[in-house]
This record gives sequence, C-alpha cells and structure tokens, in this order.
Amino acid sequence: MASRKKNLQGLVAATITPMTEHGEINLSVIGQYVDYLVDKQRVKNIFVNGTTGEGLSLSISERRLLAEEWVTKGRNKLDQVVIHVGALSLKESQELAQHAAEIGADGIAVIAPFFLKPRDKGDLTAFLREVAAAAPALPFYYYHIPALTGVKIRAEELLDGIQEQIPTFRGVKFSDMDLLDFGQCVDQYRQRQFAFLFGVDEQLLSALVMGATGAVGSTYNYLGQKTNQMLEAYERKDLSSALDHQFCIQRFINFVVKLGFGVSQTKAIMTLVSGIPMGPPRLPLQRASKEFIDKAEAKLKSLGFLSFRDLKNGNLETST
Ligand SMILES: CC(=O)N[C@@H]([C@@H](O)[C@H](O)[C@H](O)CO)[C@@H](O)CC(=O)C(=O)O
Repeated sequence: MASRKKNLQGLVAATITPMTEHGEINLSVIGQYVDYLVDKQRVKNIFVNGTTGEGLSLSISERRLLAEEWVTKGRNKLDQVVIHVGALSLKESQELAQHAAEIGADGIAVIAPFFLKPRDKGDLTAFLREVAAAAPALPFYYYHIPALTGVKIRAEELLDGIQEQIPTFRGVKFSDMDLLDFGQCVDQYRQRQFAFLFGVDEQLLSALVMGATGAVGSTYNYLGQKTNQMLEAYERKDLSSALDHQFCIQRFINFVVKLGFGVSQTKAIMTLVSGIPMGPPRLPLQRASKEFIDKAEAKLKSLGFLSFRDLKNGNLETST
C-alpha cells in the first residue's frame, strides 16, 4: 500500500534542470536552489524531471542522479519531492519508479507514452498500472498534458475506476486548459480524497474555484511568493485581492508568451530572478535570446518581481 502521507497540496515547483555551459547537468547548485524555493518563494514541494526539467531529454542515468540530488538536498527542508518517471519505454519507467522508491521520494508521476500511443483508456491504464506496480509503496499521480503528449484521453474518463486498477493512485496533475474536464474530475472523484493539481499557472484562480487542491507549475520557481499571496487571499475569501494577484501574474505570463515562451525562457527568467545559473537548455531547445532576456527583465522589474537584494552573483546590472 502507498504510504498515507499527507496529500500533496499547495504550490509545487516544476523544477528546472540546471546545466553547465557545456550542457551537462549541474548538480552543484541544487542545494542552493532548494533553499531559494523555501526561503524566497515559500514553495516546499517540487516536481522533478517533468516538462520544465527537460525530463524526456535526459538520459536515464541523469534522471537518477537528479532525483537523488533533489531528494538528498530537500531532506528536512521540503515537504514533498515527486519524481516524474514517465518514459516511452515501460522498462525505463519502471526502473525510474523503483529508483524513486529506493531513494525515498514522496511520490511518482507518469505521462502517457507519446510515440507509440495508447489507443484508449484501457491501454493507458495498463501502462500506468505496470509502472505504479514497480513502486508499490509510493503515491502515484497521472500527469495529464495532452497538448504535449498528443494523448487526448480525457482525465475524467481515465479516473473512472482507476483506484481499482492502481491502488496507489493519489491524483492527477492536470496541465490542460479544459476546465470542464478538470471540474468533472473534482466533481466526480473528490470523495476519494484525490489530489487535483492544476498545471496552467495563468489560470490557477479559476481552477481553485473548480476545486483544485494544489498546483504544479514552472512559474512557481520565481513567482511562488506572489502565487502564495493569491492562494492566501483566496483562502480568506478575499476574491478581489486574489484576482488582483492573478491578473498581475497573467500580465507577466501574457507578456512572455507573446515573445515566445517555453522551457528555455523559463531557465533564463529563473537565472535572472534567483541569481542561480540555470544554464542553457538541451537540444533541440535553443537558448533564450538576449532580446527576450532584456524584455523579460524590464517586465519583471516593472511588476516588482525582481528584488536586487536577493541577487547572489551579480547577473544583473544595478538598477537605477
Ligand atoms: C506546458 C508547460 O510547460 N506547462 C507548465 C506550466 O507551468 C506553464 O509553464 C505555465 O502555465 C505558463 O504557461 C507546467 O504545467 C509543466 C509542468 O508542470 C512540468 O514542468 O512538468
């Protein structure tokens, strides 16, 4: 049986994988990264080797090393470390799941295999069940991200009967804009105490209204503090303040989306805001352009998201 640890809730940062200028994973900054999330962003849960972490662009041994480092450095500091173990190969996914259990991770998540795809719910459930079985003591989350996997099976459909197939099933990480599907997951399965983790940061307030119990996302690396303020306002039923916070977050995301936003740009923004070097992305992704970085920096400053006191290695010029 999966441990009855407290449900994964609140903000979960989808961690970036720091890399050296030569494109190797850079484990040396992970301790600093954990402290930054906890102390500066008030984010105490992480989701490792997912989309933002370029998990599918890493080798299995790199994924193992990263998982180990995050678990080790997060010990006694973070609440939960969830490792994404999805892969195209069932064997690799099972190996990573087993490894996550061995190193003491708090949970695993899996995306749908996206090259030879499951045709229907039955195929997908069968794959997920085999991965979950490799780590029978770990809470299991389905990572629903149809725009990237191309697997369009609705989450609501998948959740029907899933615990009978996967006893360790604990929730869904829902990275899609279909609030009808999300709302119906909550409506039909909340009595099961599942975690409903929303993954579209710019729409989180709407998902909270629908019953989201937490959120996993890339922007919580550097807008965690701001998003926590929104969660607190929502919690005390101050919808007007919650909306102000959401709109402010949207102003930034809308701005960068128009410039072209993805994992490379997330790495550049996190480097700017935290002062911790995230390095370049791995091919086929290309570095964010200087033009993007300059514009993002100006926007961050204008929205008050850059605090110069926090900069550790002088990545930025001094403000005027
Ligand atoms: C497609 C994508 O990368 N979505 C992000 C969001 O956090 C996204 O960056 C944010 O909502 C801005 O659009 C997350 O859902 C991804 C995520 O949680 C992960 O890295 O595994």
